[in-house]
Amino acid sequence: MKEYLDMVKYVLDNGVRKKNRTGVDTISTFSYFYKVDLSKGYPLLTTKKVYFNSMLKELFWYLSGDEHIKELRKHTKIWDAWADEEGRLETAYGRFWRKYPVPKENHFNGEVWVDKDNKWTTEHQDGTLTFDQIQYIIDTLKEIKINPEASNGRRLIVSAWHPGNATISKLPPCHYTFAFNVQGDKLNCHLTQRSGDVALGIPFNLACYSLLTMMIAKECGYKVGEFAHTIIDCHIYENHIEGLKEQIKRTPKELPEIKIADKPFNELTPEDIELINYNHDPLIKFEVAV
Ligand SMILES: Nc1nc(=O)c2c([nH]1)NC[C@@H]1CN(c3ccc(C(=O)N[C@@H](CCC(=O)O)C(=O)O)cc3)CN21
Ligand SMILES: O=c1ccn([C@H]2C[C@H](O)[C@@H](COP(=O)(O)O)O2)c(=O)[nH]1
Repeated sequence: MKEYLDMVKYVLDNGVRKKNRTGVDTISTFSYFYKVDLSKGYPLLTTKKVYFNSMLKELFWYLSGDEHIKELRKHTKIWDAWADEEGRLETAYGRFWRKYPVPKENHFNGEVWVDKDNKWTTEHQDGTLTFDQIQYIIDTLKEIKINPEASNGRRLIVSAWHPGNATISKLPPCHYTFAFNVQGDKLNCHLTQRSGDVALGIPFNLACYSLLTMMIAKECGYKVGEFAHTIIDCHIYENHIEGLKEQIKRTPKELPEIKIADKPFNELTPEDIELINYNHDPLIKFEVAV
């Protein structure tokens, strides 16, 4: 994928050395943007082997809404370093995608808030009220297909950021908000990421949200459009520089395809997603900075 290799080259050429909490310095740039046309194939990098299956299980973990990795860690170790022995971790992507906390009382005068009777809220046994942002996106995309004047047509936002959680979490969400956008019969998605590890995180994030866009497009009756990605602190860890210099010498191969089983979105499982014709160069090993 040329767009990824261009990003690697840009950060290698322009990155400025910076310290961070991990103890492994990065070369870092501010606000990198690229987009890819999903109708040209599934953007899984071909210039190294990407563990599609780990990424797939990660996406279904997000969609499950689980705040722990008890199921995910049976399939991949990629999140183990941030969880305790019981599989609990403070990073709350899926938890907020599917169960964003809604205050039930003590609203300021004149504010509007959803209540337990709203279509996308759930009142849990302990009385907690939460909002399902993914179902909101799906239902709204279906609605604007029938009625393009529906009021939420340009309000298709999912947020994984809650300051009351993120500012004290051990690892607050990196990809913290995404937006869908319809142009004609095509569905586009824009992801904003506050911090992006070019060698390890970004290939997964790109593959994950591209697949999610394809799944939602199919569910809601759209063609796939573009995936766009803004990375605010876009960085390369110093121990990844050599591997990435090797990777940019490689020539991208034709992109693979994705086949999604004919099932309702909420019934899909990882087994319903098929990766076809994935031809790739050999794995490049990168160590993750914890
Ligand atoms: N420094 C850092 N970079 C990240 O990308 C990252 C974090 N921390 N912390 C939280 C999550 C965890 N993510 C990770 C963690 C590890 C791999 C990784 O080791 N990937 C290898 C092997 C994948 C596998 O074994 O399935 C790779 O080659 O992609 C990828 C993403 C993305 N995130
Ligand atoms: O999905 C992800 C999750 C994490 N990352 C990277 C970005 C950073 O290198 C680290 C997080 O460290 P912070 O100090 O919290 O920024 O993980 C990613 O690229 N993609």
